[in-house]
Amino acid sequence: MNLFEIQNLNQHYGSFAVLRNLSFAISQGDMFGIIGPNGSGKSTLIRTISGLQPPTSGKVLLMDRPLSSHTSKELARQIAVLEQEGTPALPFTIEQIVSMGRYPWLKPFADLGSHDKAVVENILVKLNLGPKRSQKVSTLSGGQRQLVSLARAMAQEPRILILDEPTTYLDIGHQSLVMDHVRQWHDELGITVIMVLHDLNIAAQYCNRILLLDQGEIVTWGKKEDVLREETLTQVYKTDLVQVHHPKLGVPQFLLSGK
Ligand SMILES: Nc1ncnc2c1ncn2[C@@H]1O[C@H](COP(=O)(O)OP(=O)(O)OP(=O)(O)O)[C@@H](O)[C@H]1O
Repeated sequence: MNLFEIQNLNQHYGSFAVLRNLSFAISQGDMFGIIGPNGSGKSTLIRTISGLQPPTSGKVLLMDRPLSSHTSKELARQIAVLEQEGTPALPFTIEQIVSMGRYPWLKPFADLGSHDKAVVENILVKLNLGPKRSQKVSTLSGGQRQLVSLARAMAQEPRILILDEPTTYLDIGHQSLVMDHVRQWHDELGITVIMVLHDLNIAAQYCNRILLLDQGEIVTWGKKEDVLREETLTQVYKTDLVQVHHPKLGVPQFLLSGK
């Protein structure tokens, strides 16, 4: 079943066409990657499909209904978005920030109930944030704040998790931690994950479908094996790449040719 259907989507900033005539679909349960060079429109695309930015023209359908016909509360219960900037350096504790993920499920001005507290606790423990729960977010590093943002997004218990560059500030250990948790949540809870990724090798390891954007247009989209090809990527990223086979996972991986 198509969860999202995007039809002839255009997005303009003034007279500048950032996204041009995009049509594609995201199925329920996809781990859907969006890749492309800097400035190709990836963040604009996910802002549009998460309802943060209405399209200039074209349609974004969520479960066969225009995105704009869903109430903001409905969207907040369905979709959690982790934007590129992550959590700003706020004077709240980690636990307070993660608890904010429960707001779409609470009555106005109500406190967290026992289920809400259990959800928050479970996530703090899973992401190894438990011992630091009382630390102010303003005292954390960029990478630690990114983990807190992910924890808050998961506390929302969304059906759809949208991530803009979730591994940007993370070392390889934390990259694996975050991506493995996202995959585990996907596998266990059946959530659909849509993520912008710069790292083609992470995209190959974690996504089933990928969309490749260049200058606001779709170059190709579909099964990862069909999209992640040496010739296509070398052309789009304007650098020579060498495609190899991951010896354990059997997925394509890409090395810089090192001229
Ligand atoms: N608010 C805005 N006003 C005007 N132009 C914008 C705005 N936001 C983005 N753009 C432009 O739209 C284009 C696409 O930006 P976007 O951030 O969507 O690309 P991206 O693929 O996510 O880039 P990156 O990989 O560098 O994060 C860029 O040329 C950018 O300068």
